[in-house]
Amino acid sequence: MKIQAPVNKNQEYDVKISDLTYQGMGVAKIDDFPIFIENALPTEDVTMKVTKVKKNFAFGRVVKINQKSADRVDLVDKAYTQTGIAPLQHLKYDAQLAFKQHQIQVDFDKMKLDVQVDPTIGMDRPYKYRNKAQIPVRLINGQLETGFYRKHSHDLVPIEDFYIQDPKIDEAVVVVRDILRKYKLQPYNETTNKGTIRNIMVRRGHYSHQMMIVLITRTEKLPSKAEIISEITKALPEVKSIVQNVNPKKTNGLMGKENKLLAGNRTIEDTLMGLKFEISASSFYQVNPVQTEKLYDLATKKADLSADDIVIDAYCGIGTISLSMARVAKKVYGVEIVPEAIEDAKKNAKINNITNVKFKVGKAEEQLAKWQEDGLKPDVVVVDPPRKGLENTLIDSVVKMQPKRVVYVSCNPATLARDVKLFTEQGYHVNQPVQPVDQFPQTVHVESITVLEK
Ligand SMILES: C[S@@+](CC[C@H](N)C(=O)[O-])C[C@H]1O[C@@H](n2cnc3c(N)ncnc32)[C@H](O)[C@@H]1O
Repeated sequence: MKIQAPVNKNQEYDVKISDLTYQGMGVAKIDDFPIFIENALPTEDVTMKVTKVKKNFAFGRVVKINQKSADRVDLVDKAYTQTGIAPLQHLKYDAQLAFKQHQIQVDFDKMKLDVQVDPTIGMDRPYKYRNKAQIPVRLINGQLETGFYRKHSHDLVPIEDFYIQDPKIDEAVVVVRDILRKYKLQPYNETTNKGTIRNIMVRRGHYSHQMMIVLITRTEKLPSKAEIISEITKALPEVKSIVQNVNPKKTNGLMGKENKLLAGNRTIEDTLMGLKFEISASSFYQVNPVQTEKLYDLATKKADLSADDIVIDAYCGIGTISLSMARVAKKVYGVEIVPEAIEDAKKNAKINNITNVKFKVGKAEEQLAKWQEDGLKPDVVVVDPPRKGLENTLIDSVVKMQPKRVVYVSCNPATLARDVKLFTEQGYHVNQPVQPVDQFPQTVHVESITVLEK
């Protein structure tokens, strides 16, 4: 029997918002039927228009706010609300921090884990923080444009001020855009998989001010290559590295496998926690340098290391956590799947004169099993996985090695709670509150540190 939803597409309804979802959408109910509404905040009365009706819920967007939340920030530039750049920017920053703390608590509660979550550590200036931009390039009204996708679509909204990025990066994107326009580069077309230039990636060292420009192209051939390189170098003196990344595939994935150095160095340098780091185009590097120092300082404190301790840093990237812990511990073993990142990590150990680290390329789940079979007995294991969290086999290997402590740095509370549950079923406990750190202000993402002990 077909369930009849109590709302119809394209019709307007007056509703009161009760809650915020994980993705930052306001929740309202009509006859117990949930509707998720963009840019709506708890306690607000709004007139909303239904945009999609599903079997058990619907989506809507705000047409008019009849009674505003005390936590609402009035937006000056409405372009942001059309895009997914900063989905929480209409919420006051204190309320964003509380929202993130609550999200993590909800995920632990769902797993029936008795875990306390502390208030989120925020930023003094929670804007213009990103040290990296990945900007799509598309053709709009016959002109090459850079900007951000409209929500739930791949239509580009042209934007010059990205609100949460380092302003020098915003400026560089406009400079590169104008050079690409001048040499009549063909923007990528997702429907036909034609055109040359897909994305512009820019990274800028927060302390070093060294900049890397990556031109992500569909084809190996980059028309007017020499002229483009020369103009970028002249216009942007901070640029120390220009790379071409070739991604010929019809895919949403950003970067292809092949990087070609066009000018300058393969890497740029930055400083974090008093250490120098070389970062290459394909390596992971946290996007919020100010908050990263707080996050890793805390992770090191919570690891509670002594000079005899052996540490494993699974998912080590370019060795940021490994090298900062190597200053305290006896030896650190790092593993990471991206070969360029391990190349950077080895170089980073050298330039910082750190010799008590060993880095391996590979899947963490496989390398930890090998280390366990080889009899490695770490005192502390640090895990900082991507959003999908840990493989069960990795958890099994860690448990077999019986470290006294596991420090879990997570960017996804749902997979964190799932994995913590598995550790607690095998004799580990969370004895101290989980600490969220806001790495991504104005967005719904949240980073946190959880300590598991025997
Ligand atoms: C959240 S990042 C953390 C990196 C590093 N700890 C840092 O903060 O710079 C996760 C890292 O895990 C790597 N990765 C993803 N899957 C992996 C796997 N199965 N085994 C090892 N590393 C993996 C990614 O390439 C990325 O560098």
